[in-house]
Amino acid sequence: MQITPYSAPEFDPYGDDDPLAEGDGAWEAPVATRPLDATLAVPGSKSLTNRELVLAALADGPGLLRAPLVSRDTDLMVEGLRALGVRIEPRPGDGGFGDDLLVTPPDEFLGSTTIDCGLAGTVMRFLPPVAALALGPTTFDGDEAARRRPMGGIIDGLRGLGVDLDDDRRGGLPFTVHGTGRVGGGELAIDASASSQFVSGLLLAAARFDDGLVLRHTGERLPSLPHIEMTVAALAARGVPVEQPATGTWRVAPGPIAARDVSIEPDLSNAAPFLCGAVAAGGSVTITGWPESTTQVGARLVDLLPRFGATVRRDGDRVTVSGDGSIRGVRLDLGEAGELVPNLAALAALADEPSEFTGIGHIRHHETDRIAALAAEFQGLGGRVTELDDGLRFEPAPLHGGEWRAYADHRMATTGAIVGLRVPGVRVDDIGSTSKTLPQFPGLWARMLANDPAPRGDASA
Ligand SMILES: O=C(O)C1=C[C@@H](OP(=O)(O)O)[C@@H](O)[C@H](O)C1
Ligand SMILES: C=C(OP(=O)(O)O)C(=O)O
Repeated sequence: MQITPYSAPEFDPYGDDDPLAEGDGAWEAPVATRPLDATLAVPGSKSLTNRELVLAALADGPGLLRAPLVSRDTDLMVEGLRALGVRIEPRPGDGGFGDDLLVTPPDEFLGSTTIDCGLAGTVMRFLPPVAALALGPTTFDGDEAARRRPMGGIIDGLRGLGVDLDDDRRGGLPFTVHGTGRVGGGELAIDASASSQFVSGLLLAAARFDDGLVLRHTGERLPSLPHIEMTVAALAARGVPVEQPATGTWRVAPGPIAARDVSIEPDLSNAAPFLCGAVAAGGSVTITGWPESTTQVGARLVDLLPRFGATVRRDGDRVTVSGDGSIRGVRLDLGEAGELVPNLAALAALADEPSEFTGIGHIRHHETDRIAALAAEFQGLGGRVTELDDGLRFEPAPLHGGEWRAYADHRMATTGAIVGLRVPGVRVDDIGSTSKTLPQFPGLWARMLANDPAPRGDASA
């Protein structure tokens, strides 16, 4: 079998001469000196790309991913699947976002390998069930910060399905899955209150288990429901119905996962910093390629941003957010949209009125403890932001410049950038952390501030 070496296709919509196309290290956040007036396209969704990579690898034939995201999280998923014997080859794409990917499932998955999860929740939660289907042991590890992320739902869940695992650190990375080539499946109860990805990871592979899966969530809260709905929809599109006989229970019958060609939607959560930028700085930002209907939680920005006082206009596949620089306070339960909290927190901290976010205890388990990190970084700039057990409280206070730590968290980095639009002297310590899901962030941010038109090759602009 011929394996074509994978090299990350470059997404460089602005040509070779853009000095800020990718970022590394410390970064002075630029201030908006006039209202924004920008039209931008963002690359593919991380959550959709990594789900479709896994499903394509488990499918009954080769399939193409069009306009997938190319970033650290998706590179890690590609490499992880390759380590298990999946063939993944670039094919010329026409979307202006780099290559498409042709995914050819192996006759049988091969273990006896190691998988680096980096800091990617989708890799550490979606690949162990696939490794359980492989023949031989697969060891999973990742960044230091990844070792702090909860894995109980996957580790205990796979054990509950009869899979043999070693986890010396009891409940987290690193651990080894001793795959035997098959998983019995059947009934399973897990507590997924720490992450919806436990449910998604098990459901994605469930149709390949001998008896399928009846999965029941036992915890009190289940975060990020739209991400589970995304998993259910992705399976349905491949001929795998997921029944939900009761709230918090999913049933998947054993059977084939259909190969298909799939187009990846732009990442609407990665549109958030730009759209929040229009609210923070004033002016307008338009994102092109907005899907008509989607399971992405980022679509909720259309309803969330008006709560802060913004105007949102939708015209075909373009969404425009406008602001006049004033920001209203909000009270929001963001339990379903934890991914959006850091960027929305920038608006709440810059608002003229108090705000409160609740229902987000689980984001303490994201790339970093985002509740603690946001409170600490806003306090460092003079903000009056305090931690709640499951949320954040914001009191109006003038912010000043200073260092903004990203904690290796892409969304912390972009949050610092939003604040910096209004507050001179904000220095993000590690803008390179945006490579987790949006390596082009500094270049796109510069383009937004230059009020330049949409990228070349974006016919819709
Ligand atoms: O399944 C997914 O693609 C994701 C699920 C959510 O995780 P949690 O349920 O851990 O919040 C979300 O925050 C993360 O960014 C992506
Ligand atoms: C929580 C996030 O990522 P992950 O997929 O690593 O959980 C995120 O992108 O906000």
